[in-house]
This record gives sequence, structure tokens and C-alpha cells, in this order.
Amino acid sequence: MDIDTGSDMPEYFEMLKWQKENLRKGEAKKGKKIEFMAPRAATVAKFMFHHMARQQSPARDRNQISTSFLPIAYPPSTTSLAELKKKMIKDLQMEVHHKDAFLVVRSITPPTRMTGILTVIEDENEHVVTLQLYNQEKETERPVAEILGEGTVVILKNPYLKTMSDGNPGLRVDHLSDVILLANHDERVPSKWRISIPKSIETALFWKNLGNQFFGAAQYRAAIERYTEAFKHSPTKEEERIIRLNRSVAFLKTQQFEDALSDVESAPAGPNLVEKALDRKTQALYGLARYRECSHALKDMCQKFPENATARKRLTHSIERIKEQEHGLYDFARMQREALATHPPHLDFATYVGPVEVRPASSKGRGLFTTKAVKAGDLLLCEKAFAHAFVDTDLMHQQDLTVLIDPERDLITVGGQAELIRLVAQKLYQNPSMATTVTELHHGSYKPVDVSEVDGIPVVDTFLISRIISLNCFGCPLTTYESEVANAGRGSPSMDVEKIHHSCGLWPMASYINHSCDSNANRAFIGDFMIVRATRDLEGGTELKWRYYQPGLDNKKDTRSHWGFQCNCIICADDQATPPQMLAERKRLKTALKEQGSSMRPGKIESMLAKMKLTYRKPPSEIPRLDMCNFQINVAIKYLKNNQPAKAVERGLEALGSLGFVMEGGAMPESGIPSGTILVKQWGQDCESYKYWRVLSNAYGMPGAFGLSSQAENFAKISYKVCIGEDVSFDRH
Ligand SMILES: C[S@@+](CC[C@H](N)C(=O)[O-])C[C@H]1O[C@@H](n2cnc3c(N)ncnc32)[C@H](O)[C@@H]1O
Repeated sequence: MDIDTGSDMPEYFEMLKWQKENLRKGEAKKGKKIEFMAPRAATVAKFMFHHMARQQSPARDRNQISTSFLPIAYPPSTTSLAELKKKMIKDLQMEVHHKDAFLVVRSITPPTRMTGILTVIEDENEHVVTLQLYNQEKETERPVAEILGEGTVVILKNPYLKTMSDGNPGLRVDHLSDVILLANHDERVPSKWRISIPKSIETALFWKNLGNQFFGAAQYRAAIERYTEAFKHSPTKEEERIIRLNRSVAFLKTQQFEDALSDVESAPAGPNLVEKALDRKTQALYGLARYRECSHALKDMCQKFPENATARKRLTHSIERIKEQEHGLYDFARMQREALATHPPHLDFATYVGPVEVRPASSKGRGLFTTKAVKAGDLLLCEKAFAHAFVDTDLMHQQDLTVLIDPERDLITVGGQAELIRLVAQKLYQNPSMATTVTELHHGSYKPVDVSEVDGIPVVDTFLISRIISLNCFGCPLTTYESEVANAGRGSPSMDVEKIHHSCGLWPMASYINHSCDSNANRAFIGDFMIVRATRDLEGGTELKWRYYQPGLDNKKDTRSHWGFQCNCIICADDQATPPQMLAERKRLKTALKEQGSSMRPGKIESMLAKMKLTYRKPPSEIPRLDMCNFQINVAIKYLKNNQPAKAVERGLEALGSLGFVMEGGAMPESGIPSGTILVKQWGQDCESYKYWRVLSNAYGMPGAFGLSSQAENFAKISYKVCIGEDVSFDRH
């Protein structure tokens, strides 16, 4: 939704064509054995040449956008290693996923980061090929040398040998769970590569100290492995307590909060390190968004250790999170400030799920429904993204901007989607208990595997994640306020504000909202938070619905080809029932007004709008006229500038009417003073109606007219809250 599909860039379609051609060529080699294995020295020399060239110019050209090609989807391995056959590179067939096999290989060059991690590997026969690992941690999360440094031994399940871009065979791995990185002492490492540790020095303490060394070097995953090894060597109770507490900090560093909590809770009780244990427990509970439990533990900690200032500060934070999580009470001004100041804008606030729940929605699958009556502007959801890929459009950090090409589904997206797939895959791999939050989201006809864990390792299906992201992710600005108010200027109604975004995220709860052009909810963004508000008064039990794309874009067919349904809302049904010549006339007038409207006199626009009205068969109170409202409000602005407030009010009210608003009062006689009350009997579409209300408010406030201005301003404020997500910034603009 609101994603850049690269549709205006023919070169992306060329890339798609090129990739399809590559797949076709690859298909021709399917099942064949490797004809020619490039000599080891030549393969290494060629790799090192490119590696060093990249090292010397690590900063990419600012205008260079990276490209990520998805292969044809294949499932991750769900078979235990014990049941798989060990193979050598020469045994593999080209372009085949060897589901019954695994390889044990060792990297023989330093690794390089491209869209994946690249290195040259050898097997025990000393045959070499390049290896590409996708969806691994980013450099800032874990240095590449720590993941696949020279000499690292790796088990590759489900090995897949394909023709690389240089024409040579290479291994490609997309699923995180198909790669098992081995520590060099691991028994599964072939003896010729293994570093043996003398049994005499192998004690729990030895491994703990090794773990501490890795922790000190900020190699947290390596530290976790060493602490885990320590448990196999009969630690004493006190040693176990220390190792668990040490490992829990390492888990906090890798954001594996459940594991961190489990270590603290299963550590044997003891008189020492009580403060440390409480510290880790509260951090884990905070990371898991279990704020109430966190605040109880912090109160306990503050009582036991009153001098601990950090605990007191954390208690304040967790109490703020409870207010947000349980009551939807946010300091939106702070949220806005932090979104601008934090890079990436991943904010420390809690998710609030208001009066909404997921229920069956007949043929649409599931949907999100209100659980009680709500008013226009009410907060329904303020959700932190499960994962959020930020692309800085100001600085254009091109590393974050990727063209993702999916030849299997003829899809191109530009922005953070490739990164979002990686982020979600990593999060599920590190926190398997969160899997269903994502895997239960709509994934169309994709058939996922039904195994979630093998040999104690979570099974993560990259292609399921990619399908879920494609159907459920939202493009988003840094903040809606920045993109639609601060940059657009006050009171300039326009539906042309850019709503196609490069940053994107996955908001699982909001994903349950189905599409309708006749929406009753609106989404706005502040950093990685999505704020969902009702755009109208709604009864309890009402299904929420919103547009998957912005109005005015001629992409209704996209719902069919992309999401697999055709919208049959009242607006679409009316379009279907309207004679084609009326629709063609409406389109003709719309195009003319769009192209020339700004230079036309109000009278001319009015006469074209009068003709456009004739292309509608029902009143706007029944079927909103989203093709007209923008032109009507622009005429109102022209009248306002010409000092004709009565006419501005008339057109302004008409524009709100086209959005579906039904009102009483507010009309302004040509001569005379308007008075009374504006009553909104039915709220209309959210399409930035606050700008319309502001035009009215200004018109009512012109010399010679007064009174209704503040009422219009109040309605503008509600509508602003719906569109921007909050109203604390309203008075600034
Ligand atoms: C983001 S999901 C929405 C939640 C989904 N209904 C579910 O059960 O998880 C998008 C999918 O919902 C369904 N959907 C959304 N809006 C629809 C509509 N107006 N009519 C029919 N199906 C719709 C389509 O299957 C679409 O691919």
C-alpha cells in the first residue's frame, strides 16, 4: 500500500526481463552436473580482485541504487540434519534444491557485502565455488567478519547451485534456517578443519571466560554460544547463576528478550547479584512490551536499591508506556520531535490497541471491527511497526534504496522492501515465539511449510515473509505531519501530495483492515508508529475499511492483480452502473480541469463543474464525488482571494458535500451576517478535509462575515487529527 512500484521507470522493466531471461537459461541447465569447476587459485584471485576493489571504494555512487533479485520461491529445509545425506560440491546438480542433502564447507576468502554476503568456499575435496548468503545481519548489527570470516565452517542444508552472474556455478542460500554457522571447535566440523580443545582445560569456567572475552569484544552471538557450551560442563550452582546472568545480557544485546528473561528466571537463586538479576529482568520485560510487569519489578528494585537512579528513571518510562498501552494516552508532541531527531525513527513508545478486534469478514477473509461505538477522530490503534525499513529521502542514503525484482510474480518495488524482508526474517529467527504474529497474516495462495522448528533451530521461510510483506506492508513518510503539513504549507488543499513512499513497514494489526474506496478509517504515521483513527461516527461491530491506494490514482485494477479482489464498494458499484459515456465525460472534464484549472477564471471552472455534476446519478451524500471535491475547493480558494467570502463558503460547503459530508447550517447569505450552528450530520471521506474546513473558517472570518469561523476551525481540528494522527501540531499551522 502506497509503495513505489517503479512503474514510471522503463529500465526496471528491462531488469525484470533480463532476470526472467536468466531464469530461463538456468532452467535449461537444470539437473546437470557441474561441467567445469574453476581452479581454486583462479576463483580466489578473481574474488579477491573484486573484494579489494570494493574495499577501496566502499562508498557507492550516490545515484547508484542496488538491485535485489528474488529467485523462484522454494521452501526452507524442514528435515533434521541427522536424516540428511552429506554431499560434496561435485555431487550437486545445477539449479536443483537438494532437499535430502547438506554440505559442510569452509570459507577461504574474506567475506564481502553486496545485497547478500559473498565469499569463496571449499569442501573437503578442496573444490571451490562462491557462496551467497541472503538476509543475514547488517554490518551495524554484526560485522560481516564475525558472521562469515575467513576460515568459518558452515553447514548448508538444501544446497542450491545456480549459475552466477559471471557464468560460473555458485551456491545461493535465502533461508536463514538453511545455514548453520559452526564454531571452530564444533564436533560437526570435519577433523581436518577443527580446532580441538584439550579435554583437561574444558570446564564450565573455561567456556564462561571465553564467553566473557567475546562479550567484551562485542561479539554477542559468539559469547552466547560459549556460555551455552559452559552448561554442558557441569557448572556449580553459583557458576550457573553467573553464566545465566551473563548470557542474559548478551541476549539483551541481540534483542532476544524472551531468552534473556528465561535465563534470569531460571538462574538458581542466590544472595549475590540480586540487583543485576533484577536489572536484566526489567530490561527484558520492557523489551517484550510487558510494561505492567516491568513496572512491578522496577518498584521492587527501587525499594531494594533506592540509590539506583537508572531503575528510578526506567520506572518513570515504564509508567508512561502503561498509559500509552492501556489508555492510548500519548505525548504526541514528543513523538513528533523524536521522529525527526532519531535515525532511523524507531521510537520508544507502546502500542495501543483501542476498541477494535479481528473478526471474520465473510468473503474478504478476516477484518478489523470496532468493539464499541466511536466518534469521528477517535483513536482506534497506535501501533509500533513489527519491522520498519527507513529510507532517508532527504539524504538519499542509497544503501537503503533497493529495487526489488520478483520475476516469479512480475513485481518491481523501489524502496525498503528488500530490507524489510531481511528485518522480519531476522526478527523471527531470533524471536521464534513472535512468528505467528507475522505468519498468520494474509499470504494469498502461498503454501507455507508446517514445521516451525528443526533440531532446536527455528524454520524461517523467506519467501513466505516476502509474500506477506508484498500483501500487507505499508509505504510511509517519516511523519505524516512533515510530508503533508510542514512541507505543504497551511491551507493549501491538494490531493496531489506525494503518497508513494520509499520507507515501509509491517504493522500486523493494521494489516487486517480490508480495502474500500468508501473508507471509514485513516492511517497516519509518526516514525515507526501508525496511528489509526475513525473518520466517521461508527457503531460498535462496524468493519473498518480504508483505501489501499490514494484516490485519484488510476490504479483500481491493482487491487485485482496484486491483492486478488475487485472492490465492490458503493463508489465502485456506482461506477459500474454508470453508463460508460457519462464516465468518459467525467474523465474528460477532470483531465481538462487538472491541466488548465489553475489558470481558469472561477466562472469557467464553475461551468465545467456544473457539467461534471451531470455525470453523477446519485447525490454526494449517498455516493461521494471524489473526482470533484478538489476542484470545488480550489474555486473556493480563488473566491477567497478575490474577497468574495459568500461564494467561497458556498463552494467550500459544496466541496465538503462531495466528500460525503452532510451538514446543517453554515450557509452564508450574499448580503447579511451568517450565524447559528454548523451541525455535521454525517462525516465524509478523510481526504484532507481539514484543509477544506480551514478554507471555510477563513471565509467566515473575512471582514463583513464572522461567527462560524471558530466552529469550522473546531471541525478542521478533528479532521486534522484524523489525517495527521494528532492535533497538538494543529495550532502551529
Ligand atoms: C492486507 S490483507 C487484509 C486482511 C485479510 N482480509 C485477512 O484475512 O488477513 C489484504 C487481503 O484481504 C482481502 N481483501 C481486502 N479488501 C478486500 C475487499 N474489498 N474485497 C475482497 N477482499 C478483500 C484480499 O484477499 C487481500 O489480498
